[in-house]
Amino acid sequence: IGFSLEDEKAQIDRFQQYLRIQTAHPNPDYAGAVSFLSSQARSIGLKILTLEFTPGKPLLLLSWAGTDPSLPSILLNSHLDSVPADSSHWIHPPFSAYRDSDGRIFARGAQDDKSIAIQYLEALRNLKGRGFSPLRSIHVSLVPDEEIGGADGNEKFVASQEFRMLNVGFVLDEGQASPTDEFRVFYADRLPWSLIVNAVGAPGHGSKMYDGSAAENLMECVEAIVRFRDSQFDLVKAGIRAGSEVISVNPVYLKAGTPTPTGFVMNVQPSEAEAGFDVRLPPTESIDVLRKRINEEWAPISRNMTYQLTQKGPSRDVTGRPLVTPTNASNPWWSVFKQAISASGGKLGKPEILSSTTDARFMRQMGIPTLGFSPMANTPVLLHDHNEFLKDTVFLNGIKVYENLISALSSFHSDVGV
Ligand code: MET
Ligand SMILES: [Zn+2]
Ligand SMILES: [Zn+2]
Repeated sequence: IGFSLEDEKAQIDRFQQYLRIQTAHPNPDYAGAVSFLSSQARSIGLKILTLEFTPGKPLLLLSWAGTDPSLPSILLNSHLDSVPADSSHWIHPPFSAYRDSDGRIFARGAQDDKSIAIQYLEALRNLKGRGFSPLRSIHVSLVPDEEIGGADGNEKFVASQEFRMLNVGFVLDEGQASPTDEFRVFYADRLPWSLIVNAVGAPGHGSKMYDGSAAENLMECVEAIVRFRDSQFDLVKAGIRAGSEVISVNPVYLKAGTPTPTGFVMNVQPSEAEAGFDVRLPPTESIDVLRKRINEEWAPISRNMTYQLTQKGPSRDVTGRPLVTPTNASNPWWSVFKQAISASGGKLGKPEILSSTTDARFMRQMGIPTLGFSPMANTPVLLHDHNEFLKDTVFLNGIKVYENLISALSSFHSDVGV
């Protein structure tokens, strides 16, 4: 069933309204987002529950009861928050949701991931309007703080009694855009760690040559990390591994020296220096390999170096297995998913590991099969980038894709007890 032009205009309009809410860190307007989405849910006829595991950080849970609520349910997840956007680098203001003559809608969150929230809701609206009746209950979770690690958001949600009561059998969460005409689907995320290295050393006159300054120690660390980074990146460049199948260690800040009102003191060698690195690990890789390297090579105690290596979130599920959702016959949801994509006329690429990290890892931690998927084919990958946009036609097609997915998943009769 096609949309009328009226319908399409209204759907795009609601997407733009949501995009105009200032959801960027460090002060996302959660109240505004929850209020807008609640009013949408009310107009669709979904049950609305607002949970607040952390004060000021609401989580919106929308539900449509199935005809057999004893069956495991379907959960559609999207995060409310966005990363910041520096408007000086944007051709249209990042919270304007400006639609240009090519139909491109520019906004922070257009791809990551405010599009899927509205697509879920519009798909549910259309299914309701058509008299569809789900066998399994369908839930939509709109969660805070994904972009800062999810500790006060999805991590608390999956640990809650409210979550357990949902009896979730399968989850869809965000994925990434695809530059080709094949949709991308993700069965795992890389695991996020952060590494902070601290170097100390004797201070000295800026002109003095001596061994063991803090900056020298830190530079040696950085050089060793660059070599490791190159070894990983070479595997990608040679086509041996996908970018998400290697360990990435990328510098995100460097800190040393004595600031002055106009710059830095230029003739004193500092006695302390620090560097921060974003580390991402494929889900089956162990951090121990890296820890050994840091101890021996990157930040050896023999050079008075110290470090903090911290993880955001889990690395294993409740049974001790890696956070990976099977994409084979052992996972009956996988074939339902695949068939629904082809029924909607879409092509699907080979399942991938997501190079970044999402809240999906918390659902996988609970042992729930979870796929990362955002229906954005023929679209450049612009998450966290300047001038993030989504084309109106791609957005509208995504609604159709979710109608197929949601109706297939929620109607799934299983004989294997899932
Ligand atoms: C560090 S947890 C994940 C935050 C964000 N989604 C990212 O991939 O960077
Ligand atoms: Zn995201
Ligand atoms: Zn993001």
